[in-house]
Amino acid sequence: MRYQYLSPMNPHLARLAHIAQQPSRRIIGLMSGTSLDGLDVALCRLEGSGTASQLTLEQFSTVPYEDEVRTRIRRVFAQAEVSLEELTLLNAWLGKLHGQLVLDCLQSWGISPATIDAIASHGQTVYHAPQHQHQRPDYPLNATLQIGDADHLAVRTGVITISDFRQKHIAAGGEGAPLAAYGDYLLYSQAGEERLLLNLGGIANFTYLPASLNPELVFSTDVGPGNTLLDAFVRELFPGHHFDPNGEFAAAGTIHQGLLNALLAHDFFGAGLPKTTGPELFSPAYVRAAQQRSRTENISSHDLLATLTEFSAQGVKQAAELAFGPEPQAAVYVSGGGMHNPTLLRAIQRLLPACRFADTNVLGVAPDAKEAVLFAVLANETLCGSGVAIGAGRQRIPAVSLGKISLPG
Ligand SMILES: Nc1ncnc2c1ncn2[C@@H]1O[C@H](COP(=O)(O)OP(=O)(O)OP(=O)(O)O)[C@@H](O)[C@H]1O
Ligand SMILES: CC(=O)N[C@H]1[C@@H]2OC[C@@H](O2)[C@@H](O)[C@@H]1O[C@H](C)C(=O)O
Repeated sequence: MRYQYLSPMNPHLARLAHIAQQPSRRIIGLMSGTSLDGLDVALCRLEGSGTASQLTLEQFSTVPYEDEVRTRIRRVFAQAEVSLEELTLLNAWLGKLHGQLVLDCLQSWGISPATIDAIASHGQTVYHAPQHQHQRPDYPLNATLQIGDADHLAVRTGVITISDFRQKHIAAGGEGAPLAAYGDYLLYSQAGEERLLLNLGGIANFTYLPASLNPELVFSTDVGPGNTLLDAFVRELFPGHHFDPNGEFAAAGTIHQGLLNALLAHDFFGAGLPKTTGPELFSPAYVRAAQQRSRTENISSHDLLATLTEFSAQGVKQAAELAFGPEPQAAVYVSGGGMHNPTLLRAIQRLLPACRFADTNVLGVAPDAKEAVLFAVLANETLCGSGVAIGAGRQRIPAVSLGKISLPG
C-alpha cells in the first residue's frame, strides 16, 4: 500500500515518516527488568531493518536505582493486590524518572537529544499474568502490565518514544513474552550453527536459533527462575547483600535433593514451549511451600542458596531437553546478570555437557546490554520493518510489529 502525504500533517507524524525512511536510525533502548537493579540505557545505531539490520552499540549504561525507587516499585511489584493510587502515581513518576535518566545519560555522553531519532522504552513490568498462571475462569486470556508512561518520556526528552511492546503480542495470541526471539533472530542467527541465546535475568529465558535459519522454527521461552529467588533469599538471609556475590554463598552450601525435587514439582516445567512466567509464581512463598512439603524449613542459609541455584540451572536443562530432546547439543551464548554467578554457570554447564558455552560478547553485544538493545531493534522494526514471520503458524508466536508510539507534542 502506498500513501500520499497531504498537508496539513502533524509535524511529529511527518518526522516519524522521515525517520522510518532514513538509511539508519539512532534509537535508545531502555530496559528495567525484574531484578530492579536499575535502568539499562543502550544507545544504538541501526542500519536497515529485518534480516539486513546492522547494529552498532554506541553507548551503554546501567543507571542504578536508588533505594527509594526500588522500594516504590516493590510496593506493587508482582503482587495480586496493591493500592490503585500507588500504581497510578508510580506509572507517571517512573515515566518522568526514566525520561530524566535518559537526559542524564545523554549529557554524560556529550550527546544532544536532538540527534536521537527514537526511544524504545520497555517500562517496568509490575504484573505478568499468562492464563496458565492466573487460572481464572472468569478471565480466559493472557495479560501483562508494564508501567512508566511513555508520554512522559516523549515530552521530557522531546524524542518520539515507542513503548508497551507486550500488549499486541498478547492481542495477537501470545503471552506478551519473551520477545527476545524477534530481535535475536535478526541479529544473531548463524547458518550452520544450532544456537541457544540464554539470558539469566530475574527470570531465565532462551531463544532457539536454528542452523537452517528457518524463521518458522525460531522461538523464545522462559525456562524458570534465574536470579529472582536467589536475590530474594540473599536479601533476607544475608543482610546488606542484594545478590549472591559471584555465587559464593551457594558454593559454600550443599544441594538438598528433597527440596530440589519439591521445587521442581510444578506443571510449569513439563509444559510445552514457548511459555512465560514471572516472580508472581517463583516467589519466596513458592519456596516456603516446597520447604514445608519436603520438611526442609531448617536447612542452612548456604544449603538453601545452593539448592535454589541448582533449581535455576535445572529449569534451563529441562527446557533445553523439551526443545532438543535428551543430551541437547547447541552453542549457548549467555547474557544477563546471572552470567556473573559462576556457581550458576557451572551448574548449567554440568547439566548440559554436550553444549558449548560462550557469552554474547562473542556475538558483538555486551551481555548486560542485550535486553535494552532488543527493544531498540523492536522499535526499528515497528518504524521500518516489513515483517519477518518468526515462528509462523506456531501457537503463541504471532508475527506482528510491537509497541505504541508517543509523540513529544
Ligand atoms: N557479581 C555477581 N554475582 C552474582 N550475581 C550477580 C552478579 N552481578 C549481577 N548478578 C545478578 O544479576 C542480577 C541482575 O540481572 P539482570 O540485570 O540481567 O536482571 P533483569 O534484567 O532485571 O532481569 P530480567 O531479564 O528477568 O528482567 C542481579 O540481581 C544478580 O542476581
Ligand atoms: C513480562 C516480562 O517482563 N518478562 C520479562 C522478564 O525478564 C526476563 C523474562 O521475564 C522475559 O520473559 C521478559 O523479558 C525479555 C526481555 C523478553 O521479553 O524477551
